[in-house]
Amino acid sequence: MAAVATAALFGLSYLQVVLIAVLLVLVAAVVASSLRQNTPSLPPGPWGFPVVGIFPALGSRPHHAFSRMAEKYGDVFRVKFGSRTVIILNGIDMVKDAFVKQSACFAGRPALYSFKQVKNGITFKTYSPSWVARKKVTVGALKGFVNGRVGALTASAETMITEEAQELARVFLSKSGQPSNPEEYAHTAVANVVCALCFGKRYEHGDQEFRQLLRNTEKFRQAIGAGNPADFMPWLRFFPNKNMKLFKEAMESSTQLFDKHINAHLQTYDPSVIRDIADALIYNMRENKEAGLTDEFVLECVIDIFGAGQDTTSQMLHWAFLYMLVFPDVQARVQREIDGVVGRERAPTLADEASLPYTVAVIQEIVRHTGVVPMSIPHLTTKDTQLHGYTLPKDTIVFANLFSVGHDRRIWGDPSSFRPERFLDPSGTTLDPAAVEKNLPFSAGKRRCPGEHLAKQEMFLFFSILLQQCSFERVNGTASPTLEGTFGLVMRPQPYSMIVRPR
Ligand code: HEM
Repeated sequence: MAAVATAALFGLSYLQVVLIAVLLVLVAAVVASSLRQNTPSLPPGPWGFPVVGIFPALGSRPHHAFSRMAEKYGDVFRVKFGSRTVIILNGIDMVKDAFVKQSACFAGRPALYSFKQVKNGITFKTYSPSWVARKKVTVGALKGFVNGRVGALTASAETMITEEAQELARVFLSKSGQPSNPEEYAHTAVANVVCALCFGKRYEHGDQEFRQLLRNTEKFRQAIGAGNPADFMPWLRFFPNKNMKLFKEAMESSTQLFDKHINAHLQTYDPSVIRDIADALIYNMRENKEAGLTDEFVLECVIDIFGAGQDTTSQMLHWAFLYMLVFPDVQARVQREIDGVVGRERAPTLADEASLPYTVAVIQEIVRHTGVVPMSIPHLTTKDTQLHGYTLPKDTIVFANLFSVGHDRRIWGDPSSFRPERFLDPSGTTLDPAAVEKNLPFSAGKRRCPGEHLAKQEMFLFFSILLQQCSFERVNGTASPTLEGTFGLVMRPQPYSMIVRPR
């Protein structure tokens, strides 16, 4: 009554009073939120819009936007993703100070809405004694299988990758002289390597089950490739979400498919004959009884390895062809090096890697220049944590801008130039390990990618075997394709066509 009386006094209607009251509440909420954002213990950062936070300011290249913000606010700053405060780390020192020097404090994973939909062994699970056991078994199985150090192997990872690289060269050369988009071929070849490595199955290109797997990967990419807004704006979950529907369908379909193969492995497992990564996982899991893992873990872990290991490596290959089209001189120099060291009579092997420093430097430079997994996977602080004088409360989401590590002017001088020589010593004849250490494409600390060793073997064998046999050229009369990728969990080249010719 008092409000109505006051309103009458100022000549306002009842409706106007209500509107003013609502407006005041909104203003108070924004002020309170901005005061919270400026809590002295948190690092500085830009203002976010109410409700949506920083999203509208990020554009189509968030990794570039964050790198620019780092120039203004420093290597650690905070932003709002929807209603959540998120910390962004930039540059190698900041990422290592957090992920390596305080590894356990930054090893959590947020329980994001989309992560909860994924059946997985380690990637989306948060830090806990059970996660530590899972990661130990996974790393042991991957390293053991790739290095031939787990039981008696029936085939080596190197043989499986080499066969697939030879097959890809055959497919490319069968289309010699015709323009083609290499994405699907790279995707098929790498998916086949991962399936062969994980459960010993190689598919023919037209196989129905295999096409289904590839379709599922495409759905995953569409659904969470560039992030799912509903993860940070929970109210969006009440609206129909086509991407989440696709995502769940793909998850169910892949789980069914892998389940069949993993069950067969569990039934026929023999510790004296290790056929593939699934066997290596069973072996390691049973050796590490204290980890307390059940057979279900083998399926969860294979789903993880397939998901994490396929799109990353196949997009790297997809990028590699593109760089060879755009930089024909680099391509010619790689081919000269391979001809001089390996010749044309036999395929390059991992034993040749140390004698092919320029080839390895080119792969390193492609990985650096593309910033292949630009924002890593979100971490979570596991307790209140100090970083460079700031206090990050427990359960704060932290992203590492890995793109900024490979594009830090203070380290690389001219990061935008594509210059493989930066990975060679001054004589230009030996790989410079110190330069390699300055990039972190596989992240760092407890969450570091367990597939790094395998991914490097795949990239070296595919790249060197293909360049030994094929030349990659631009389609006559077309402009040089762009090196500007499409942002996502994994950076992807924009569609392009190339012509392959036999050498
Ligand atoms: C070029 C290839 C690859 C790149 C650039 C890459 C990069 C990464 C990055 C940046 C992360 C996130 C680390 C973090 O959270 O800080 C990651 C995680 C992971 N990667 Fe890779 N990866 C590649 C290939 C592979 C392969 C071949 C496999 C499996 C065989 C694999 C398995 C995994 C798994 C399981 C995780 C989750 C680790 C965890 O949560 O502890 N990756 N990878």
